[in-house]
Amino acid sequence: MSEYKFFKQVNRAFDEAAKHSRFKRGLLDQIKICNNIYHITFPLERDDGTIEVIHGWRVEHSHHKLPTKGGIRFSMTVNEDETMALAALMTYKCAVVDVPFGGAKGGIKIDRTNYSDREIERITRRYAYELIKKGFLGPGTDVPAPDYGTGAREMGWVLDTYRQLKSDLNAEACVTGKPIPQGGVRGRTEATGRGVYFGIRQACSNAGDMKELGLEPGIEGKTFVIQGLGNVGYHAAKYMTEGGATMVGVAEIEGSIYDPDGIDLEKLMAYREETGSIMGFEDSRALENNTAVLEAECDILIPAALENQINESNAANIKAKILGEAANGPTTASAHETLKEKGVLIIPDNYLNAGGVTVSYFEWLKNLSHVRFGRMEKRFEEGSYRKILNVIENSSDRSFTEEELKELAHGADEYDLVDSGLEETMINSYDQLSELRKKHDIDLRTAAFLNAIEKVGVMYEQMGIFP
Ligand SMILES: NC(=O)c1ccc[n+]([C@@H]2O[C@H](COP(=O)([O-])OP(=O)(O)OC[C@H]3O[C@@H](n4cnc5c(N)ncnc54)[C@H](O)[C@@H]3O)[C@@H](O)[C@H]2O)c1
Repeated sequence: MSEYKFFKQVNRAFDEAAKHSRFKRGLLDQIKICNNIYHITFPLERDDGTIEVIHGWRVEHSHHKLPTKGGIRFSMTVNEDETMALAALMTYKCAVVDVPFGGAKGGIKIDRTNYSDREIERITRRYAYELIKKGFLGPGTDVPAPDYGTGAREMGWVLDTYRQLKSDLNAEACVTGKPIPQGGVRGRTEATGRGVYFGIRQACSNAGDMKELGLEPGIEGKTFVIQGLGNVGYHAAKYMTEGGATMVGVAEIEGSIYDPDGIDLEKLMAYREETGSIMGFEDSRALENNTAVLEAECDILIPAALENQINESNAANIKAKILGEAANGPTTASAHETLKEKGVLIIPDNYLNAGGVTVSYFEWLKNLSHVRFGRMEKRFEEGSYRKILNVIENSSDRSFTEEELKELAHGADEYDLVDSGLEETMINSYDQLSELRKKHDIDLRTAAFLNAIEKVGVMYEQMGIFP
């Protein structure tokens, strides 16, 4: 799929939005360009004693705000172009949801399923070491997070490597998406998928837009298809289902399945865990390959795997009325045009999957302020925490000490704060995009880019040029 040149596609959408902006060409060029690109190679000694060269990248797209922020991806798709595009999307995404970071992204070109846990740890730690050496990692410079193929475990290794090399009081803030005991925040794991749900729910609440699409307002009763049941896809599907939508199709690496009567998400996850595949699940129909389900009958299509999945080969056949871009860059520029002509409502990636970075921001703030989040102390005084404790006690078959209960109540409280912050952010940002869309008669993607260009451009105008 590399023929799509991902960074070029991002810049095409940028240029389309820039037509509506007041900024001059030079300043727009400065916003667009990647400020710092680092291609790292290092040797890995494999468990069997052989040596292999590993390729990794870290790209800081925009230094208009520091630190820069963006995930680390482990995938065979990783290359310089992909990392540049994803870093640029991070800049625009942060601006859209008013999170004060510049954009960055990192990646290592590996198929993680080919490596043991010990090898993955060695790769992660050496990569973190190389970033630290070159000034590409630190609480005030560049702060990574999980992305495709990585999770809390890898972020914990990044933090520990940083700690071994730096004596920094704020070390915990050098990476987000960490395990909770290492300074992570409750709600980060599910944040991107939960944000996807909040964003789609907000779009579906607009009665006028839904009427134009021939749909009823609200999530309830809608059908959806999801591509990728990883961190983002699983959580998006979970909250969509809890919100009253029905999952009718699923694609994973091994293939795709469809069932118009609905597919039970938790049962499917358990089935895949047991058999290693989604194929053959209950009464579902097996489709010919893992992209076929993208063209299946549904109201909402949610790609949550990798880029360029919706392209000229399938865009014209897509039947969904709403495309919720949970993955980064799932739609090529020409597919975007095709879908637009078909009247599909496209909720763009640089807004819809911003829940992860929004909650990462809460985690970073928590680490820098060295406090515990929550209103627990007040609740203890008021005694209202008792309600939470009762729920916990009633739903468990073991008893808890008072201290354990306080810790659990604190967790519920922190989650509550994070979740309400995420919900408010996704709603407010959607409303900003909706307004721009109406004002300029543009689609939501162009509105998201325009929104970001305005915010980043003002920063550059005010900063001036050094020296
Ligand atoms: N993790 C985050 O917080 C986060 C935040 C913002 C955006 N994203 C984006 O969301 C997307 C998914 O990331 P993730 O963190 O969920 O990754 P993940 O590694 O947890 O899950 C990805 C899933 O997609 C599946 N997959 C891969 N190729 C596929 C294909 N061709 N068809 C169907 N399924 C396929 C994989 O098997 C895996 O289950 C990426 O584009 C990522 O950049 C992630």
